[in-house]
Amino acid sequence: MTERATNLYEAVGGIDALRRLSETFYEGVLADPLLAPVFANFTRTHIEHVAVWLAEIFGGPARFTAELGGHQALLRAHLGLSISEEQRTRWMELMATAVDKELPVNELLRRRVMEYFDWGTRIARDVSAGPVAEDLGDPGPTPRWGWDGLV
Ligand code: HEM
Repeated sequence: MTERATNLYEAVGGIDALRRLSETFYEGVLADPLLAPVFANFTRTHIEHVAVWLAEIFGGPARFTAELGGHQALLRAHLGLSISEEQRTRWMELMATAVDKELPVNELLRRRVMEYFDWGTRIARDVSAGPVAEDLGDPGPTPRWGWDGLV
């Protein structure tokens, strides 16, 4: 079977691998002096919600859309955070470390996953400049990311 016979969700190892990725990533975030203050309201449900979001993005079950408010809720979670470019870069560095530790050793897979995070963190940063009450309109369905990038 070629790697393209599977989607990225299956290739990373499904929801259990994404939970491990999210867990390791947030360990890093909460220990980081630049990012920990941004996550002042962090709870453990955040780890699970990020894993469920990533599962959907990478072609797995659409549970974030069905159960957690979908694309609109994901964007709204970042309103008002005023994420700086320095914070976005640190987020990427910590995620790269978590990807190296938790995902299969597959160069193309890791590259595609990090490309998604680069794209997604830029959107999170843009949205974070808006006030908490901002009306985002309809952002459309949750995006999907595959072997060729945005689907
Ligand atoms: C691809 C990039 C990103 C993804 C997939 C993502 C995912 C998520 C998800 C799923 C939530 C909702 C969590 C929940 O319901 O508990 C969330 C909230 C949040 N995100 Fe992100 N995020 C990204 C980028 C960023 C960046 C770059 C920052 C800051 C440097 C950030 C900071 C936060 C904060 C502070 C919250 C709110 C946490 C809370 O409610 O306490 N995110 N994010």
